[in-house]
Amino acid sequence: MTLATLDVMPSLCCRALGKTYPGGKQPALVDVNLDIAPNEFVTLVGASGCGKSTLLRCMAGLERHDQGELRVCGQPIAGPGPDRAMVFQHYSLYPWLTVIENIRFVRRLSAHTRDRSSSDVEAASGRADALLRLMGLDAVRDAYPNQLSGGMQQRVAIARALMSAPPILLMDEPFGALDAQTREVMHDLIAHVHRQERSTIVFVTHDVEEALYLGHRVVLMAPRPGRIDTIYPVPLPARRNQDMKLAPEFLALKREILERIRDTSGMKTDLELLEKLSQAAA
Ligand SMILES: Nc1ncnc2c1ncn2[C@@H]1O[C@H](COP(=O)(O)OP(=O)(O)OP(=O)(O)O)[C@@H](O)[C@H]1O
Repeated sequence: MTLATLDVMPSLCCRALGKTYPGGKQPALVDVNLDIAPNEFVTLVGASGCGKSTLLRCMAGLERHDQGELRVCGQPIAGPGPDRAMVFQHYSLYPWLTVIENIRFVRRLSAHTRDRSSSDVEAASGRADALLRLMGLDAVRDAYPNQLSGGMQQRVAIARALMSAPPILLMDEPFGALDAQTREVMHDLIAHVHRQERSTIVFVTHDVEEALYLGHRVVLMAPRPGRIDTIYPVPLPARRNQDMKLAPEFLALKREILERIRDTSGMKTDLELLEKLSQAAA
């Protein structure tokens, strides 16, 4: 999907985006061009070091790009903002606060920095309760983070990120630390959240199956220098179910993307070298 095919303003727009870290031998990002439509779910995959997290952090306003343009809803990104929330692999919950207190924490902070009426506070409280329900956390409302499994803790972190109803959710390997079964549940949960909240989601992962199951498009990045290699539209209905992972078109695309990651990462050469060495040793 390019800007030309979007009849609405993109949520996020990267034009010839580039970034080199101080002292970096290679740019972390070069010539990144990407438009992300409102309510789109885009996944970023690629070999280690191809710039996935850097791109996400630039979108979050946590890193400054040094070339090109990066806009959120048409406005240049100058830093973090209430229109974007970020979820990391490690849940970073406040251990001394309960689940509901963790979810409300952002609102409590902003209540100290802005004038708030009692109806604001009531609305925030209703939003926190709605998010508890959405994330299936009702039963653990008053529990502390150390009483919860990793999957539950990540649900709390996502609910907290959603508290201020950000139009854009940026997720950096959010399920990377979870076991396979919990990840599957989280996949269906985040797809449900995406439908309910109508958020735009950019999601970084190492897992191609996860990228295909969740994404409307999979953006494959390549390293040295970090860049976009290929953008794959996912040929599945918007509403997914686990059985689709076995569909021939899903498996064929998964294979194609894995192969391309091997090609672009240098991994293939390493594997060929290992094969030659073991043949020589035999
Ligand atoms: N804070 C930093 N300072 C200097 N170089 C950095 C910094 N963060 C990342 N880099 C470099 O920028 C490049 C891209 O890193 P980045 O973490 O964005 O890649 P990635 O695709 O997210 O990697 P991974 O999949 O391993 O998390 C790498 O070469 C990395 O070493």
